[in-house]
Amino acid sequence: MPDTRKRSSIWLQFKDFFFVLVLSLSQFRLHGSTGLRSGSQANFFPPLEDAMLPSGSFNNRMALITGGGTGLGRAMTATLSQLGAQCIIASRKLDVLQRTAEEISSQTGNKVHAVQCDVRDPQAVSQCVDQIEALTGLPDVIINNAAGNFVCPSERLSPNAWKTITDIVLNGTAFVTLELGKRLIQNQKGASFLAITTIYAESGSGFVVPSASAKAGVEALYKSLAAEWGRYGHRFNIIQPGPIRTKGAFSRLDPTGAFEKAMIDRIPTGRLGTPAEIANLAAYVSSNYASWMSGAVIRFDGGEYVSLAGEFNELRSVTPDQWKLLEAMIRKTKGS
Ligand SMILES: CCCCC/C=C\C/C=C\C/C=C\C=C\C(=O)SCCNC(=O)CCNC(=O)[C@H](O)C(C)(C)COP(=O)(O)OP(=O)(O)OC[C@H]1O[C@@H](n2cnc3c(N)ncnc32)[C@H](O)[C@@H]1OP(=O)(O)O
Ligand SMILES: NC(=O)C1=CN([C@@H]2O[C@H](COP(=O)(O)OP(=O)(O)OC[C@H]3O[C@@H](n4cnc5c(N)ncnc54)[C@H](OP(=O)(O)O)[C@@H]3O)[C@@H](O)[C@H]2O)C=CC1
Repeated sequence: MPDTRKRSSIWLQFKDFFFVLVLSLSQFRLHGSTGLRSGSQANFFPPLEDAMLPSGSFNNRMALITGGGTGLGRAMTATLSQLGAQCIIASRKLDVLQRTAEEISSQTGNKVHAVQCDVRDPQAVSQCVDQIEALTGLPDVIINNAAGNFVCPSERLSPNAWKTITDIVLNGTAFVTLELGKRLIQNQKGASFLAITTIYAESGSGFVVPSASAKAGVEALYKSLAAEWGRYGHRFNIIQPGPIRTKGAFSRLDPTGAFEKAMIDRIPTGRLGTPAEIANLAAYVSSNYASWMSGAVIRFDGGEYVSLAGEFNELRSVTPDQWKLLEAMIRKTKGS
């Protein structure tokens, strides 16, 4: 490599390192000033990892989980399979799906099928549903979990970046839901539909604008269909997860790891969620124990949303001694 290129490549690596260092130090400063050591309250909220519903709750039921090969979708598949469901997992990477399917089947003894499908392509979705009908018949449970996302200042987004995320999240969910919905209606078969969105679907969020817009669209889609398709025996619900460590999410939303501590600090339960916890909730919502639940939007975030929203929540960092002073000052005030 010529000297000038070698030098500029070393400089680039140094700049990356420096950037991460500055981010880490700014986090250290941020947390050094808080009164209560962050995260200690997590001891009050230990995550339970076992399947919550009675065994056999999903016997003779078929469940489709999009994006079921990895992360949260994989955990939901494992729980449903453990509870007796025959699962179908669908996404783009067939090798990943097949590996997951084999691992879960061998643990639970219940068949997991892997079907390749890019949810952005309505024709591929239709062929995927043909394949599902041939394998298991139409599903009783549909979990729209597949998604794409990355952090990016909006002024840096290309039209194709916008289209890619909104196609996967909003159009993909719509294509899967409409294709299955129409066939279920034709066959007079009821079903539970669940969409996995996110807490910022409600608030919006900078730096993930295509995802926020598309997830908000998914919520409108599911609430609308809950009203319209109850007459066909279909329920529609939404889970908004807070942060749960998965490679897919964390590598694209916090690539340096610099924001994780700040994130945990603002969660009142003092920790991230776990895949098994959301899998239990998804199983409950999709089960007959929740047959009266439709149109629900369930926030599952350890309290992060309200923590971010409340104007005075930063006062958590005021120490008892500081409170004594503050209270004295406030009590001294007379009149307006
Ligand atoms: C305050 C700090 C907070 C820290 C947060 C930490 C943790 C998380 C907490 C909460 C999470 C909340 C919500 C999470 C929501 C999620 O959805 S997470 C799930 C994430 N999983 C995935 O994204 C998996 C699938 N993703 C992918 O396959 C790819 O990432 C992609 C979505 C890009 C799709 O792949 P592909 O179809 O191959 O697309 P391309 O690579 O061809 O790209 C298409 C266009 O997009 C542009 N692009 C790609 N990456 C970026 C980027 N990083 N920045 C800007 N633009 C990007 C690419 O250039 C293409 O556009 P052009 O053709 O070049 O114009
Ligand atoms: N982890 C977290 O903290 C949070 C996650 N969520 C949501 O949870 C869900 C799961 O995310 P998580 O498990 O973390 O991340 P993952 O990246 O592990 O999961 C995303 C899945 O979507 C699939 N997928 C992506 N694009 C397509 C496509 N075009 N067609 C079909 N499948 C596709 C991927 O499979 P493949 O690459 O094979 O196509 C992958 O299995 C998502 O809806 C996400 O928005 C919400 C809030 C917080």
